[in-house]
Order: sequence, then structure tokens, then C-alpha cells
Amino acid sequence: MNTVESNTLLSLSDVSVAYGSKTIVRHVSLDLKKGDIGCLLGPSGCGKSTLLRAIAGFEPVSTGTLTLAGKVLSDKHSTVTPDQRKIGMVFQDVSLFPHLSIEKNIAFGIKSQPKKVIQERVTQLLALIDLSDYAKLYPHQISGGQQQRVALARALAPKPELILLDEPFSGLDAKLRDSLVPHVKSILKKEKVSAIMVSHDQAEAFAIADKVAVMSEGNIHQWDTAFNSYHFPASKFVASFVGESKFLLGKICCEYSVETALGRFVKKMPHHFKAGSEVELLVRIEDVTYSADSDYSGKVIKQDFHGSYYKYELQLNDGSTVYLSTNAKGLQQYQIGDQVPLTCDIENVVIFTR
Ligand SMILES: Nc1ncnc2c1ncn2[C@@H]1O[C@H](COP(=O)(O)OP(=O)(O)OP(=O)(O)O)[C@@H](O)[C@H]1O
Repeated sequence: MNTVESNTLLSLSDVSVAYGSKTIVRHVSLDLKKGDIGCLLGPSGCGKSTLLRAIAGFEPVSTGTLTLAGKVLSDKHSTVTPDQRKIGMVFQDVSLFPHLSIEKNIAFGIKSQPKKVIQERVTQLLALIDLSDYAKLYPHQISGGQQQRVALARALAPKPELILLDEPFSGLDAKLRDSLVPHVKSILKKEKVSAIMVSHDQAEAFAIADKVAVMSEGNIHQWDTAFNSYHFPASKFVASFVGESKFLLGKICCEYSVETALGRFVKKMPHHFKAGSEVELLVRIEDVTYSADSDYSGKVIKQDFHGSYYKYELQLNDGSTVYLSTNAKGLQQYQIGDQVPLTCDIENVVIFTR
């Protein structure tokens, strides 16, 4: 067995999942390394939870093989039951046992173990989630964020090989989420447990995950680091779902460059389009800036206030549009219909077929 294989904890090979005759997850393959956190990221209804439920063992696979630590959990012929999978789960609605104290909630999955072992593990987990002083309280006496940490500790108690988190932060307000996401990440890393989380929020996925699977309509478009998903999107869907971006109409000039309404852009590596091909070029909001003496300009067709910045949508002379953001403290603000001089500076030129 080579190093790559021995480092793999969870492996999905050509996995499909169907409800009756309706296929929801389509031929998905991915490997998750031991200790890594993966995130299934995609719009509502794309099949994230269905895939998570198949990993947990609540849904059978209709094609492919799912293995954990080299052991087949599901294939077309057999399936290991959820309780035999050594997988812990944390759901969006925390579902702690209301009649049990925090420490008894955490101990729930290990109650058949010797008393001393239970005590040690619960004490260790209470410290890990920063709730050592809350052991005797009941779920209704602690906040939503604290309840979510207890749910995580309860799932971690039996030392599962993998933790599955289904939208664990979506019931929480934005500020609490911002502080809880890095906290949960550090808990998972300290426990050295691998995890797969489901999210439809890019910022949340990027903040927690080592690898992100960008999904739509049951397909994984890209299973990669957050950095690569952002800077080297594998498909137009990934490019548009991750980050704030638009696509410029373009025409290929030679093997390195493309001509657009905001000038010519040159790739570092040759592309594979024929000269003359009509294409689309990814332009992120941060690529476009105001530039007083530019030869290029766009007309403001939309304006949104985001507190610290304004976001404008500008139409170029060929009909394509780009985003521009300006610091809301600045004096320079534009009205609908204003013509704004622009430059566009793109670090990694990403081109798609039109
Ligand atoms: N038990 C079920 N029986 C039949 N269809 C289902 C079942 N559960 C989910 N679906 C359908 O499968 C599709 C994918 O649902 P799923 O919950 O996996 O998506 P999701 O990406 O997790 O969405 P969300 O972010 O809204 O939770 C949806 O069209 C949904 O209606």
C-alpha cells in the first residue's frame, strides 16, 4: 500500500444515491485524508445531505463503493448499519436530551464503559469545548452555541473515526457562527478526528475545511482546497458559486491571450482554445478598480450598500457586466447611469467556453 492510500480515511468511488427512481447523487468520487476536514458545499437541494446520509449509512448506495479506513461500508451488495460504522453525527437542530445534564449528554454514547473511563473522557471533552463549569447544568440553561459544542462533544465521546456535521451552524446568528466555526475547527483538530461537514455558505466552508467539494445537481464539480476552488475553479459553476464574480465576453487571440471589452488578458500558461473562439472570462469583484485615466468604462446599473463597502454592477459596451466595490467611507460614490472609468487586473486568467 502506498503513502497516499494509507493516509486515506474515507473513500468514495463512483457513489450514486437514489430515492426510488430519482437519482440524487451522481457518480461521486473523493478521498478524505486522516485528520482532514472536508466540506460538501452547494446550493439547496443539490444532494449534500443525501450524500452525508449515505456516508452515515442511513441511505443505501445505488452504484459505487464507500470505504472507511479500508473497510467497505456500502456497495451495491452490502451495507454496514449506521451503529456499526464508527461515525459520529452532529445535526443542525442540536437535539440534546433535555432531561439529562450536560455531562450525562456527553456520556450518552459511552455509558457502557467503566465509570472511571467515562469520567475521564467527559472531563477531557468538557475542557476541550470550554464548558468545564457547566457539567451539571441542563441543555435549556445554556446558549445555542454552547449546546452545539455539547452536541459535538457527545458525538466525539466514543472516539469515532469520522464525524459528520449537517449544517451545524445554520440555526445560529452570524456573529455567533463567526466565533463558533474556528472553535469547532480547533476542537476537531485537537481530537485529530476527520470530519465531513455540509454547508451552503462559502465563508463557513472556507473557514473550516481542508478540502471543499463544490456540488450542484448531485455532481461534485471540484474536490480541492478552498484556495484552488477560488483561484482555479474547475467549472463555470464553481467559478460563479464561490466568490462574487461575473463573466466577460471574450474572443481568443492566440494561445495565451483573450480580447474583451476591458482589454486584452494574457494567461501564464497556454489555454486550449482555438484562435477566434468565443469564450467567457472570469472577473472577480476584487479584479476591477476605479481608474480615472482608463480608456475603459462601465455604466452603473445596480448599487448595493454593504455597510463597509458599496457594491456596483457595471455594464460594459458589449453588454457584459462586472462588479466593482468601493470603500463606503470614500467620497467617490456613483449613481445609477453614471459612467465609471475602470481597469481590470486579473492574477489568474480563467476562461470558459461560451
Ligand atoms: N427522503 C427523501 N425522499 C425523496 N426525495 C428526497 C428525500 N430527501 C431528499 N430528497 C430530495 O433530494 C434532493 C436533495 O436533497 P438534499 O436534502 O440531499 O439536498 P441538500 O443539498 O442537502 O439541500 P439543503 O441545503 O436544502 O438541505 C431534493 O430534491 C430533495 O427533495
